Amino acid sequence: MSIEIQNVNKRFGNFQALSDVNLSIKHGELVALLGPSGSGKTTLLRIIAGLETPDTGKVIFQDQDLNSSEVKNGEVGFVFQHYALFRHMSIFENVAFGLNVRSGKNKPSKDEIKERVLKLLKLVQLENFHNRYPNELSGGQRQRVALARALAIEPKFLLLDEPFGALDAKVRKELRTWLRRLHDEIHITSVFVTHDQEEALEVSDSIVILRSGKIEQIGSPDEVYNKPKSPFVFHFLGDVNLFHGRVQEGKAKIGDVHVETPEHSEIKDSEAVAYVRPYDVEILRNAENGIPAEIQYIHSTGRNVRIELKRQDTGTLIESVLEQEQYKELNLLPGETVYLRIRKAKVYVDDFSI
Ligand SMILES: Nc1ncnc2c1ncn2[C@@H]1O[C@H](COP(=O)(O)OP(=O)(O)OP(=O)(O)O)[C@@H](O)[C@H]1O
Repeated sequence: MSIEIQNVNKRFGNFQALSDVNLSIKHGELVALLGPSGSGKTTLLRIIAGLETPDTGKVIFQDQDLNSSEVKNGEVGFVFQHYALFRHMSIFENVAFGLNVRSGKNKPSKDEIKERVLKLLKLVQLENFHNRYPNELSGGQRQRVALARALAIEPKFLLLDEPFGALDAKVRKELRTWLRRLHDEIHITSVFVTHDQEEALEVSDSIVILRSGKIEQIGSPDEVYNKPKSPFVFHFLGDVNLFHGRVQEGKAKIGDVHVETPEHSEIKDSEAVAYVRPYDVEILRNAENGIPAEIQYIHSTGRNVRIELKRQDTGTLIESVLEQEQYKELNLLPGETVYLRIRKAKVYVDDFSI
């Protein structure tokens, strides 16, 4: 099922929670709604679900308006942050719930229900747990049951609100990979809310970045990460250093450091800010065309080493990430003066506020 969101606006009292949201979700796509707290992600998800009505605009499913009563008929599978399984029901009964409560000819036979539930439990790799109760499972396993339960009603689309939010980092990571694989297998149109950039980048086909109720950018993980449309997106998708300077005819000049910015070749001379990821800040021992900086702290984070530096010209703090090998070669120590170069930057000329 494809979902078309057209000119959706939503206010709560005086507060504009969503402004003119337009979004097309293709059939079978896995879409992440990503944004800081309060940016409107859950409101948008609830509008898609029919749990909230937009003030203006509409949501069209496969060319037909879907109202909330149709949602109740089981078009949508939900998974929330807290798995909310029924504690007094076994895992089997939990997954079967949505089918057991059906009535008349909509209710599958006992054997059909059994077959479908066991198939789903196999899909979420919990086939041997059907007799257990929720309190006998780990958080990650419970969340997988919640997903199986949502899928049991064969929804046309799946909505997930921070599905892994309540879990610890390691389990979150495992479930992410697992959700991606599951989606590749069943290809159900899915929308999930997250404020975790890594989760969105790793799992989804397409990311919608929301900021104060407006869509800031829509694109594949690769597009939003490598071609962020605004400083906000750049900042939101990872650690970043800001270097203030000027752009002159396709070159950003930051002190003695020059970075090519062909996209700004028509600009004669303007103030600009270069956004640079920590692993694109190069550290050199020699001074030639580098920005002098003093090493403040060195933290090893396993595979990488994070170096905090202070620019000597402006006093700004800069973060660089090196691979262990590079770090060993450079033989760096806190208190030393080194020189910074920018390997790659995204340069913004006009609106560089975040
Ligand atoms: N029922 C409501 N009544 C009043 N204000 C609301 C209501 N629901 C949401 N809001 C407000 O709308 C804004 C957007 O809320 P929403 O839950 O969509 O944000 P979010 O991006 O999902 O945030 P979070 O990541 O914190 O869950 C928030 O400022 C919130 O306080």
